[in-house]
Amino acid sequence: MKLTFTKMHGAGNDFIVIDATRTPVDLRPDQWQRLADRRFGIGADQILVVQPPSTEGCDFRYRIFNNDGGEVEQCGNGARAFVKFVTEKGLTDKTSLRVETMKGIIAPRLEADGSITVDMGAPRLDPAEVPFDSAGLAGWAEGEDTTWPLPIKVAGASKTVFVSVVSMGNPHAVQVVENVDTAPVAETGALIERHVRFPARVNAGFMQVVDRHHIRLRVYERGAGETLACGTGACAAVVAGIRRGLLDSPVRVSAPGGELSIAWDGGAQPVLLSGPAVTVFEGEVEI
Ligand SMILES: N[C@H](CCC[C@H](N)C(=O)O)C(=O)O
Repeated sequence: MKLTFTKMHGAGNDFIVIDATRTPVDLRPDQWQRLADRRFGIGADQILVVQPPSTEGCDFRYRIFNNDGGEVEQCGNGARAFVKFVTEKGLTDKTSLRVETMKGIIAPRLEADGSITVDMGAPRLDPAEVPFDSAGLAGWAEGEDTTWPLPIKVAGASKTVFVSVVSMGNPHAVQVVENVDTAPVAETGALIERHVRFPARVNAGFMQVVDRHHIRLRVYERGAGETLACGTGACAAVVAGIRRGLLDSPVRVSAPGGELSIAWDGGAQPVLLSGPAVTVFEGEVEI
């Protein structure tokens, strides 16, 4: 089967984007994984599949697959690439869209200056929604605030790691570190990703607070390893930082691949994510 695709990135988080609005594209997990493989395939952190909506009042649906072939709920950088893609392909003439993902509806907007802002919805802090198993955590009752640092023992790590647990539709465990450049992202990130308290695994964030309106962030992503930027990870880190009294909205997030901006007014207010989206090349591939 011949597949046309567009290669894109958002602050270095890279994507294969496929237009499935006219012809359905439904591959097996091993086929998605092959497409995303950096040697045997095109190479990408995630694959985004653009489909017609299945919910009244929505303009599109889009599916998200990590490069391990697994389908996931949300992708912040992907949402910006999605908007640029449907605009450039003439699939819409709207600048404000409502888009279904596996877990909720997001509202991306193409700004007059060409930048893209995405209403990522409100953060979810209830352990059951993450999902996060909080059983037996000393002094922390079920359903209490998961954004306060919770102790999780990662096998092999010499110390207990304290993470804030936030869902943006997809799960995040964020910790504060002195310096992201020296943080053990590869080693500890891999351990947290598969920690037993996260039955659906988790994205592991490492946040350095520069000042109350600026953080540096590295994310070891579930199903993809460390990426150059993680949009939902930036949202989760800012939510955790604001709730812990470390940050004030808006917050500039400096990721290894570029800059993102996050705004959140707290509570059930939506988290707004702004940042770049770039088209790199078009291609076609046999799968
Ligand atoms: N690895 C994530 C999905 C991609 C999120 C990230 N690329 C973003 O920009 O939000 C997960 O398994 O939940």
